[in-house]
Amino acid sequence: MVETEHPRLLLHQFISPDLCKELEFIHKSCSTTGYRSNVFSTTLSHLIATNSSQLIIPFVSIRERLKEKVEEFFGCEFELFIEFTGLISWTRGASIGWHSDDNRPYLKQRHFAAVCYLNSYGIDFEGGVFHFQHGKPASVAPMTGDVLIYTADSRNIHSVDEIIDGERLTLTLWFTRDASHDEDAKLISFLSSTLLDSSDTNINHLLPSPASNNMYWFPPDQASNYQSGFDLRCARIYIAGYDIYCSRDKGYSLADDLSDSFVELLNEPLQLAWRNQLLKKEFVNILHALQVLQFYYWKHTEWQPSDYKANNDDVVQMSESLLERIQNLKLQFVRNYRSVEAIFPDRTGGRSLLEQSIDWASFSAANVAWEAYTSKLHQEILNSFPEWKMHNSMFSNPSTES
Ligand SMILES: O=C(O)CCC(=O)C(=O)O
Ligand SMILES: [Fe+2]
Repeated sequence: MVETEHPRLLLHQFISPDLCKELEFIHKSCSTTGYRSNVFSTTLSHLIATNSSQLIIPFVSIRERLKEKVEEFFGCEFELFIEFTGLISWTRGASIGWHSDDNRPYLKQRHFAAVCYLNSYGIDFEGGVFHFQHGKPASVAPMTGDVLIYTADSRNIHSVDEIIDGERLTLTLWFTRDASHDEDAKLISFLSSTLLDSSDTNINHLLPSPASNNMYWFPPDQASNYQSGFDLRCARIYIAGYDIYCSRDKGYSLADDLSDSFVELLNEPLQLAWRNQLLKKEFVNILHALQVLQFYYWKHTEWQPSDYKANNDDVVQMSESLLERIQNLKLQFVRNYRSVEAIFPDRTGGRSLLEQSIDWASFSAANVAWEAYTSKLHQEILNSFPEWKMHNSMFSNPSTES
């Protein structure tokens, strides 16, 4: 029976470790700077807006399972709509004081919350413990795969401790009884306009296209000039130990103060480098490079280096002047590298990825596998979409999975 004073439910290991990793891959390759400081987010409409609609597929069945669970627990079967779905990560310095989730006039439609923990307290981050002001459990230390469900009203006032270190990642959903706030209807209408001419599953049509540069600039810059802070996408590449080479870079220097035009380079073809090695493969833009790199990190344990013959043709050695260009570009994309290290500290205990040798052969294998993954999901969304549209609802349909 539901405890009526503080109706809430903590489910252990509701989400498989594999799905947690897949959602982490999506967030680390698609997130934007968030609505609050030191918070990053990935919404489903953002995935559609950046030509990555296929990445909605991994969310479909977990959204369904969560909605069923919430309806069953609160006894409101077939009454709820999902109001919001998003991946949200908090980094050092982020926290939230006592609040209920419906505590603003524009949030009154939120009736229930489900917060899914995609990584773990004490392993992936420090701090970030969740507390309820009254009732039990009083505190929840996030653990991978666990889900916390509660009413969005004042019976469940809660807070989250400041993040001390690392990146705390959740899949967060809110549910509503109000059909006018149905997220599915909005997403389906957005998808109708973007999926129309995408029956072509050629990978060239499925490459990500970035949103406006300021959505990736951290901290979001009020004056929208790029004098301080860093580009989130570049930061995630640099902390993994890679460098970025923009072949369209005309070689301006910092003193030219063309910062805005430098970030424009991120929307043009570019290459990845590691120490003095430049990978020949050209990515169409920074998001494309980031998606493949994060895919490599998600899957790299599945590939044995010996499975692939190292191919020297993939890589060129760089000259001193090229290395200097790369360093100058880094100063444009990351105005102060210490601010990156403050937000994304090295949690490998000093065994930084930089110290390891690079295996371009498995990186190239990752690129091939990323293309196959992308095409497969795209086919799945094309197969599902007619039924989603008919029912104005997104649901998994085993018969349409390829
Ligand atoms: O991430 C959590 O544990 C809860 C976050 C929260 O309270 C909120 O986003 O309203
Ligand atoms: Fe909350």
